[in-house]
Amino acid sequence: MTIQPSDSILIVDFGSQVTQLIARRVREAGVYSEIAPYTMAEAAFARMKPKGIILSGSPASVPDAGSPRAPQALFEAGIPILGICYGQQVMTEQLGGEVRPGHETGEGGEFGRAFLTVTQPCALFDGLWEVGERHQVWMSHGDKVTQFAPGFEIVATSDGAPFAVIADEARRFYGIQFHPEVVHTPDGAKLIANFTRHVCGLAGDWTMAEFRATKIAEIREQVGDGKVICGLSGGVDSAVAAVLIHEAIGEQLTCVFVDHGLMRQGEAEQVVSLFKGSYNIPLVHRDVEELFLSGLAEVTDPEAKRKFIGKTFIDVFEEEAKAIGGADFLAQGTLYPDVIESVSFTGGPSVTIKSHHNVGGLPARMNMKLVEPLRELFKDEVRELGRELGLPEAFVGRHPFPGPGLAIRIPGEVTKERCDILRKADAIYLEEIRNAGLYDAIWQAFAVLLPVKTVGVMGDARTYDSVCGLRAVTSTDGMTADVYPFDATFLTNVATRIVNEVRGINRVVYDYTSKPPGTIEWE
Ligand SMILES: Nc1ncnc2c1ncn2[C@@H]1O[C@H](COP(=O)(O)OP(=O)(O)OP(=O)(O)O)[C@@H](O)[C@H]1O
Ligand SMILES: O=c1[nH]c(=O)c2[nH+]cn([C@@H]3O[C@H](COP(=O)(O)O)[C@@H](O)[C@H]3O)c2[nH]1
Ligand SMILES: NC(=O)CC[C@H](N)C(=O)O
Ligand SMILES: [Mg+2]
Repeated sequence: MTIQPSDSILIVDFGSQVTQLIARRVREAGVYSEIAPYTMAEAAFARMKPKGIILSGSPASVPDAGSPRAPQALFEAGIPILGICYGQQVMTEQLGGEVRPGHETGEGGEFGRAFLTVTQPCALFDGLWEVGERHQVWMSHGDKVTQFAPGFEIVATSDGAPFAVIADEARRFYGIQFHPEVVHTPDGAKLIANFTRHVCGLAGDWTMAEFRATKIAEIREQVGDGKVICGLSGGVDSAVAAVLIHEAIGEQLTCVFVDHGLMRQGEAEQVVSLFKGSYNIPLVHRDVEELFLSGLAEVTDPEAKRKFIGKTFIDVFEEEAKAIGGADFLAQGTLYPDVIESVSFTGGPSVTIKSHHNVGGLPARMNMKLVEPLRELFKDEVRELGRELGLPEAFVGRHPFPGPGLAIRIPGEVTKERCDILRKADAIYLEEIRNAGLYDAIWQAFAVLLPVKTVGVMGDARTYDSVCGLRAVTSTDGMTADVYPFDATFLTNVATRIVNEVRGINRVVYDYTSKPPGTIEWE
């Protein structure tokens, strides 16, 4: 049995891309929550005895035959329920109301920013929204509720959704058509906090310290007296995972740093000395540059690179497991964004954007079982947990660096020579960022080496060399990102230094694409 606080919220997942954001908002309100796919919600309910339930959105459509339903027992448990988007629609249908598909009403849907007007007081709006006020929310639906279920009334309405918020205060059931969990609903986090605190009566005193205690208990239960190999990259996620697991199982843990020749300048030495200097956890440093670079020769497709790297990481971990007399578990610092971009959380219909090496890039055949204590968290929450665990700021504040390293920053063929060129340019860029005092204001910054040659003139001679792209973004969780707006003098200075100091690059460009529509990495 896993331990968990008795004061909890059960989130029933119908396959929305943003279900994890609901969990995150609940955590931000100081309340413990767990997500269960709708197929397993009844069992989770019996185990957790939650004080409230949230029903997520979904790509499915309630009027479609075979679309998911919540276990009917949840509506008879006498505890508050908040249905979001599909959650509102499915609750309405299951309690006797009506939902019609967009194509039937002929009105189309609402996608993006919308405004609603508050028409009645509601416990969700306490201390936040008054009757008659208009508020911005974020919508994403084609279907709509056309007749609410007995006991409900409308408490807020929008042009496209007359039933934007419906409430049955007697049963404490609430249905909202918009998405309070996304940042584009400015008051969304407060609405969710009103649900957990005012409606469900939870104190909001759950903390990262409790998350730490819960995960330690779970790791002990999962691992028993088995041995664990932990992939340690020097990044914040694996450093936090390693320290947490070490706290749980001590000497049963061995960390392995895979030096694949795709690291940044000086990084391998730094990671090893910083980790060994801070922790008394066994760390194996494997130099496998040749293995990775020879395998990557002539591989140019981004997904093929990622799959090869994912598989080769596992080969190395398995060799190390043998070297310590066998290990049953592989620990990784996998976070939620790695999971959602690679595969669907519930095995449902969300799409693969790119195969993160540690999730979608894993080989089908794996001898070790995964231990991934950070799998539900977002990066900024991992940093908070790192601080809770007392990790040095040098780990906690580091920019993320992808496991496949420079291989996905060199579109086209990856060679040692091209890695060396990129390492030099990247080091100059980061040095200038640090000197300008901008490192902490930027979420991630790096150089890419393009498979494009252009003509230049240097010292009156013609050059014909590669183009270097510079990228810098701000973000809170890596799911969305904005371009960092450097001033032109800064960029000009970096470009001049790179062209002057790095042989093989004669032109520098800056990437002005946000995410979406771009992604942070180029591959
Ligand atoms: N060079 C490496 N050696 C060993 N394990 C690695 C290496 N690179 C990545 N991993 C494993 O893959 C996981 C995912 O990599 P990812 O880059 O997302 O996380 P991270 O490196 O720990 O943190 P950050 O996101 O800050 O870079 C890591 O947590 C780690 O377990
Ligand atoms: O460990 C990792 N393995 C991967 O395969 C991988 N791909 C992208 N990233 C990192 O994830 C964040 C989001 O990146 P994208 O916008 O490029 O998907 C950014 O921080 C990326 O650096 C990875 N990290
Ligand atoms: N975001 C959602 O939950 C959408 C629900 C449903 N698919 C609709 O279009 O209305
Ligand atoms: Mg990393």
